[in-house]
Amino acid sequence: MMQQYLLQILLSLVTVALLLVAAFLFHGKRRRRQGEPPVESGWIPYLGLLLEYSRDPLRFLLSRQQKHGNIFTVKIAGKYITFLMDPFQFHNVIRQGRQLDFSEFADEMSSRTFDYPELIEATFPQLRVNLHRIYSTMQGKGLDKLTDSMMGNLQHVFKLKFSQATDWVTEKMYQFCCSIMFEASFMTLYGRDPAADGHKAISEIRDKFTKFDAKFPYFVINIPIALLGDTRKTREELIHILFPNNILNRKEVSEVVQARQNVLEQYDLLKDYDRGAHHFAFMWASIANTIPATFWTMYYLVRHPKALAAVRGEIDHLLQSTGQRKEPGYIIHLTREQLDNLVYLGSAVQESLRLCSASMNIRVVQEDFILKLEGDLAVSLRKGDWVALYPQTLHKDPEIYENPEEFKFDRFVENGKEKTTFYKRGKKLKYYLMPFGSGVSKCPGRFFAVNEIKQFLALAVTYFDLEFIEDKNLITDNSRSGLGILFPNADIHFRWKLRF
Ligand code: HEM
Repeated sequence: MMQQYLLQILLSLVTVALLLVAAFLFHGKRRRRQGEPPVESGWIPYLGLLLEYSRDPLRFLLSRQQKHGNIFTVKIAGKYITFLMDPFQFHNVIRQGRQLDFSEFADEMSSRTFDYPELIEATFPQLRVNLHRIYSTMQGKGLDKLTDSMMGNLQHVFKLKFSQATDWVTEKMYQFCCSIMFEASFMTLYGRDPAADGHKAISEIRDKFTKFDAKFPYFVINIPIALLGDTRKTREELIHILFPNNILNRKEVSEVVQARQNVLEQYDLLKDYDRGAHHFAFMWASIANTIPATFWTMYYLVRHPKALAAVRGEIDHLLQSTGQRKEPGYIIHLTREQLDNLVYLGSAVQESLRLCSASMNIRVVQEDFILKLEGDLAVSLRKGDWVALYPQTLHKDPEIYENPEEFKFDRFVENGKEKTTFYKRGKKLKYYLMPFGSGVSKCPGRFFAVNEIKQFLALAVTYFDLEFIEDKNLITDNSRSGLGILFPNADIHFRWKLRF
């Protein structure tokens, strides 16, 4: 009797559990409404198609495009994301301001990742706008100053490296790029601490930064920081380094960082910790993508001797024609215009960005509405969903770029100038290369970023003979897909020797 009673209770519990799972799954799947794109929710509650997507986002999206056409919605990590795959439709999303918002998504993710209070307008009136206004200091004359300062800092760091080298020196290439670019970029933006041994202090900051950055993708998919080991401690240490008082004590701080400091000072509700966290967010944006982008350009150039020779020839010619010498102790000066005119180097940078950038352009739908598209097409979008462009689908499209997996250093050169005309279906494309995002969310540091990478390479190929000492074909590690420049799946040994 007792056994029968227990069995009945057990059966009821199982039935309730099954009903709950069924309700959860049913609730987790949504029905397509009229006018909406085809939708796939996957079968795993909350995660949806996350696992399949993150294994290889490009392949995943292309397979969905084959199945559903150029517009479809998929559920990934709790979000319904509508992807637009036809580049001729991109501008409909990029120019659509009011109903497709960027700041909501970016502010939420950024404040959670870097630990500052959300930019709520009622609490911090005009803060977002004021911070954005400052970005103009990274263009025009401000860009000239940044570029000049970077050139000096790069040479300072390179010379520290080669002052004692008399023969071939073997290093790992990613580490090499990371240490030089981090130190020179950090000094350019945040100046120097007159009371510290700059090189040692910046190396310590770099190590903390690298540790934090390794966990960055977890923030994006909303993994609580408590589950990320000692990331909270590392983040706090980085934020403390950038406390307003610490920045105040530094010399030769850039205009853009000083202007941020001044804006943040105006908001009494921000604590020093919050201000440090805002500085940290900017510091991350200014360095995190530049390092892997520099690495990839160097990697491809050293892999392709013809490309290296063309780029070196172009730089040697410029140095010669401007009466500059290639010898230890000589300070090389390249103006912004001269950097712009290095077309082969510029093309090699663009080609590397094409191959290794996988930034996703995201907008959040503000209300149910119908997005009008080219050719009488239209699609209904739902409030709260995301709309995404995934430029890698452009960058790897064989119709736009012949043999898209191949590095062709002069792909972006035509008649001795930068090539800007690329076609699909016989029609000229407005968007063909998008490593820096689009429209309102376009990277404000893009001109400086390209200059920095060019400067690094101009100096590296001028100073050094470079060669790999292991035969390894690196590929991109996809764990950062959607977030910017992809890392290599491994580091690689190379060696360098002074050319003079
Ligand atoms: C190769 C290097 C770089 C790449 C590929 C890159 C890419 C991007 C992308 C794709 C975005 C938009 C993010 C989004 O849509 O969510 C962005 C934003 C941003 N980038 Fe860059 N970036 C680079 C270098 C830099 C540098 C050197 C700086 C500053 C010195 C910088 C400062 C910023 C800032 C402040 C934002 C946020 C803008 C906002 O407030 O909306 N970036 N970057």
